[in-house]
Amino acid sequence: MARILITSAIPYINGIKHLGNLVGSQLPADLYARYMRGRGHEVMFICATDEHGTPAELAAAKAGKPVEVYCAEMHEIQKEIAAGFRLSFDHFGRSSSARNHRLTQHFAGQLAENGFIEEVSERQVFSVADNRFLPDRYIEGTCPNCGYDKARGDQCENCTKQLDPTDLINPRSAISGSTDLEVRETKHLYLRQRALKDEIEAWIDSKTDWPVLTTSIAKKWLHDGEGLQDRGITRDLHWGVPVKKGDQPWPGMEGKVFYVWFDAPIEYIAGTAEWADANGKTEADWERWWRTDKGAGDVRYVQFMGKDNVPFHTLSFPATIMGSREPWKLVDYIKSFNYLNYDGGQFSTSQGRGVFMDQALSILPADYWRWWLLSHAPENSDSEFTWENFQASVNKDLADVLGNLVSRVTKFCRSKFGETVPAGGAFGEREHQLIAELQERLAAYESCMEAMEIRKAATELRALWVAGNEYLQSAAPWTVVKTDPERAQAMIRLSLNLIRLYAVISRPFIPDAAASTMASLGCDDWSWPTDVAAALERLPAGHAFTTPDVLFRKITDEERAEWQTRFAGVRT
Ligand SMILES: Nc1ncnc2c1ncn2[C@@H]1O[C@H](COP(=O)(O)OP(=O)(O)OP(=O)(O)O)[C@@H](O)[C@H]1O
Ligand SMILES: [Zn+2]
Repeated sequence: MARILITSAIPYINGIKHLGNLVGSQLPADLYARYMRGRGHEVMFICATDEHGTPAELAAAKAGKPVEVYCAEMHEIQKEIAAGFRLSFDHFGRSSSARNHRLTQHFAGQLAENGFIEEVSERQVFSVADNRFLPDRYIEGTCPNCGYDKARGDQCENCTKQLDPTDLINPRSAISGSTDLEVRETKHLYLRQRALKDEIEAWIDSKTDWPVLTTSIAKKWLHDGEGLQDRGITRDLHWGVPVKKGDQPWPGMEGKVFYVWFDAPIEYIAGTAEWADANGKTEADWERWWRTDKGAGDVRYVQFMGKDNVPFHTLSFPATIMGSREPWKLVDYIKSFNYLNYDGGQFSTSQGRGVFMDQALSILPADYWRWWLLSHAPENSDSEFTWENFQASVNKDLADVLGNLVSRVTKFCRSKFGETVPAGGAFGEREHQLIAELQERLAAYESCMEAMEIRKAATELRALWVAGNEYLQSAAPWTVVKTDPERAQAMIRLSLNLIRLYAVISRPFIPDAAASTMASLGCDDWSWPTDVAAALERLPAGHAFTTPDVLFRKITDEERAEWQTRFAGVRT
């Protein structure tokens, strides 16, 4: 039994996530976690909400709530929606937790002690009325280039010109509108990534099995332009982890917080500690996942994320871990994703474009979405969600292939032999051929799952379903029963067992359908069908079942057209 630590990029707190976010991080991580548990491995699967930073403060202000209250509420909302999609986190933590505060301060202290922190003085715009320094994008004014009067301090979104806050004409605070702005001196901490560059590069070069998408992004940041740069890890904000050196004050850094990208990945560790706290476990129980001096030596750590998160996970977070000079676990494999687009454009949280997780669940159960998203995951290139493709894939794969098989077999059995596994006959040539084919296809499915080749795994799973359908079609027990009922009984006995086998192997993709199928079969044995022949005798003659309801229904053309219209606009 192996030990596998899995983390998904942690979703930002400022709203409900869209289907692109889901398929680019949490959902494939869940698929992998479920598969590994199904194979009997010990899994720790951690996710959390990413709560700090100015966008959270502004979202809270817009909602008219204190930021702590807003984050706590939004965390609960995200947690509930994640449960709706059956994301099987061992813990869904919060980057604002006390655990993460302490760990983030601890890492900063270690980095300082080891000479990897530099204190830098900068000049930055201060709003007297707001009593705070303003990040570039929270300074507004008139664009010197086009005259647009809502240009931001980093860029004019009207003419796209890159700006400095001091370029703006009549600058004002985007928070209060005040024009009482001053340029003040402020001090910040920088993580000396350049000093760790060789170490990071050697480590990345040792990862020869990583997806090209992951290593190409890492290498680009290591080599392009002036190469890897030091990175500011503090901000002049109120909402965040206060800057401290371990548990000691940091002279000159009073009132400042760590930058959200410094504390967010540390939450993977803190989230595991939160898991321990929430479940009455000890320090040793979570440290055995993270400290190679405390039992994590045999852990395999896999991260899942969209491509924009790759630089932080291949460079900055490893720099934090390496620079601590403590034996924390580094990631072993980073599975990264391209983008899922929506119906001819991009998904966008800020513009409210696309289908959001809560909306998706309001029209169809989780399994329908899970199947489509995973079987179309943007692995080697961007992919696109269209309602036509969604309808076609659900109707064909789930309703016509899998659902239909389950329904035909159970209904036929009920009408001819009653709701128990029939006893007659023996398997013949046709059944042995099927078993051999399934054994081979199962091996292909397993190797795709192990390699996290998600689309290919979905293709293999579908092929396993199709093999069963083709068997049933050619064996035709409904004809055979008229002349040789014993033979028909053997076919149906095998088919009922095949349904159980499908429930087990399909569970990582469609957990609800798998569970309801298993319940109908009156069985609770989820053991992996390593030996297909043996697995197909698991439900013995005489075993009672109940005929299940429709497993997957078809999406009608009218529904598709209605959803297409309903979700074409902008979410407000
Ligand atoms: N369209 C997309 N397709 C696939 N993955 C995506 C997409 N957009 C974001 N992601 C990934 O989703 C995860 C969670 O993202 P996060 O909550 O930080 O939102 P984000 O990256 O700001 O995206 P957005 O602004 O669209 O919400 C990240 O790993 C990110 O890379
Ligand atoms: Zn402009």
